[in-house]
Amino acid sequence: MSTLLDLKNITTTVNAGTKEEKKILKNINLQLADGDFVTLLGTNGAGKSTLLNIINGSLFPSEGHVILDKEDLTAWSEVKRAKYISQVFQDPKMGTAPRMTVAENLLLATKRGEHRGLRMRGLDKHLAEFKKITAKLPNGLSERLDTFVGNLSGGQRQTLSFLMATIKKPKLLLLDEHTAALDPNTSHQLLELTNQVVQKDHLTCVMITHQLKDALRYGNRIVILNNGKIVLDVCGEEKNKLTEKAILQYFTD
Ligand SMILES: Nc1ncnc2c1ncn2[C@@H]1O[C@H](COP(=O)(O)OP(=O)(O)OP(=O)(O)O)[C@@H](O)[C@H]1O
Repeated sequence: MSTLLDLKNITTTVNAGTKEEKKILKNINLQLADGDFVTLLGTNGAGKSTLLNIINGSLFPSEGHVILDKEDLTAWSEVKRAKYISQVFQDPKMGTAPRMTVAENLLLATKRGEHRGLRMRGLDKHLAEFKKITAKLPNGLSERLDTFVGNLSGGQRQTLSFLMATIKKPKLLLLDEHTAALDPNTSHQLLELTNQVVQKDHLTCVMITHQLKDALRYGNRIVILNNGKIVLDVCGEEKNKLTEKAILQYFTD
């Protein structure tokens, strides 16, 4: 497998030069192979979201490089990276436009990276496809294509965010506790859909979770961060042998 993402010597310092100066990520080196599905774990404040922010470009590293598909993205803006990198956040309100309908949101997602003026054209010819993909979960989203997104339930809205993030196959999919705000049943359904889509489209994915069971169940690789450093990185058989008890040993302060 070839390397898709290469994080080289990533260090992130916030409030540099002040009393509040803090190193959040400390010389992180991480390579993701094409098709890797990583579950990213760690205590509160370990630096997991910061690491995703460094990858998606909403935060620039103080030192180091972000290489995607052999291209150095370190100086690229978040908007420029969005052509290749999709993210779903914990808050169902993020990533969707509340005053547009479900179908319009999906149309926007299919036209990611295209000229703004052309993005709302051709809704009718996509409707059958939108009906089909929204029917993947039994939560009524497929019956609400004409509904304004602001009127959806949190579960429906988060399903939409996920479908939007993956409708145009991204090079890299980042999931920041994307099911944490959902009830257990809805969370399970969306995680199963996530797994299906990642496998079927051979996506490379990093999923932050606090649920050890989910980290063990999904993905081929587990990475644990502690205090800004990678303290465990295992894949394949080694990952399969891990237990919740073994993982908890890496959750020290
Ligand atoms: N812009 C910032 N300025 C100051 N401190 C920050 C900033 N961004 C993050 N931090 C701090 O860096 C640490 C890591 O934050 P981060 O959100 O990456 O952790 P996390 O592992 O995602 O935690 P959680 O599991 O609670 O979501 C925290 O102590 C946080 O308060």
